[in-house]
Amino acid sequence: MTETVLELVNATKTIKGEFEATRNILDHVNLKVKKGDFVVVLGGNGAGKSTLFNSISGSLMLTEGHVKLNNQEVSQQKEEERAKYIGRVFQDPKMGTAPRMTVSENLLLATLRGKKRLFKNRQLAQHKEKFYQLTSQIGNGLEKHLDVPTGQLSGGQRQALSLIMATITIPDLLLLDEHTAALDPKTARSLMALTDERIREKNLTCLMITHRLEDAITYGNRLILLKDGKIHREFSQKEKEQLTVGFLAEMFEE
Ligand SMILES: Nc1ncnc2c1ncn2[C@@H]1O[C@H](COP(=O)(O)OP(=O)(O)OP(=O)(O)O)[C@@H](O)[C@H]1O
Repeated sequence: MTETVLELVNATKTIKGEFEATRNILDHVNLKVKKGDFVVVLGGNGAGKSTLFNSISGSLMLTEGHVKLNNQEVSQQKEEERAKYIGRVFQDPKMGTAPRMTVSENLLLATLRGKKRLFKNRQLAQHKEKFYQLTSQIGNGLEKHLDVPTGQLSGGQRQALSLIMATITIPDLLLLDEHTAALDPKTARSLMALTDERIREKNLTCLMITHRLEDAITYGNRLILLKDGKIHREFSQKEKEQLTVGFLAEMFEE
């Protein structure tokens, strides 16, 4: 039986709204994600997508319910603890990398993630060849910039680097938080292709938020639509194969 990587049980986040009224921005969500699943998460603005990811990563604590990673209860664990199991790529190219550090230094930091080893310049030299090969596969010239601070890279190069960093040591769970949204259409397409390749090659378990309906149809083996903090609709791989952009767009209006 395929093992469960992530399980949400009645995951609920309640906030105090206007006039002390409470509101569930995540509302009794139940979700099981198995090893190798690639789940696309769709939803309109304010549907609860970021709240869902923040609850999984631990940057937001649930009011009620449970988060389990690899069958372990992690609801009370801080974000730093959960980061040992989770890789995340954000929408903003500035978020994933340290801007004053070079591409190689960032890659070394990512390689050492969760390990007790210290960053040493000697290690940089040891890893250079590996980093060159890794970045050469991306096809956006990143390999020529290994010694350049990441703040000087294009948004597309930074996002590709963030993706590589989030998956350089295999995370149990990869969270892609609209990671192509800030890029031009061509760069977004090539990053999405790289993402899919990396997920397949390493058999990663992944949740991906996107607003691009074509991507929601093309990629992943499951699709969930969030609305008002709840899972409004869910589609299996078979059901997904029948979906059209027009149908998905109409679902947003429901
Ligand atoms: N810390 C908070 N305090 C109060 N309200 C919040 C908080 N975080 C989110 N919300 C509200 O909860 C709802 C869900 O927000 P969330 O950011 O999860 O939506 P989203 O689906 O990610 O939207 P978008 O596509 O716009 O990023 C929104 O109405 C938002 O205003």
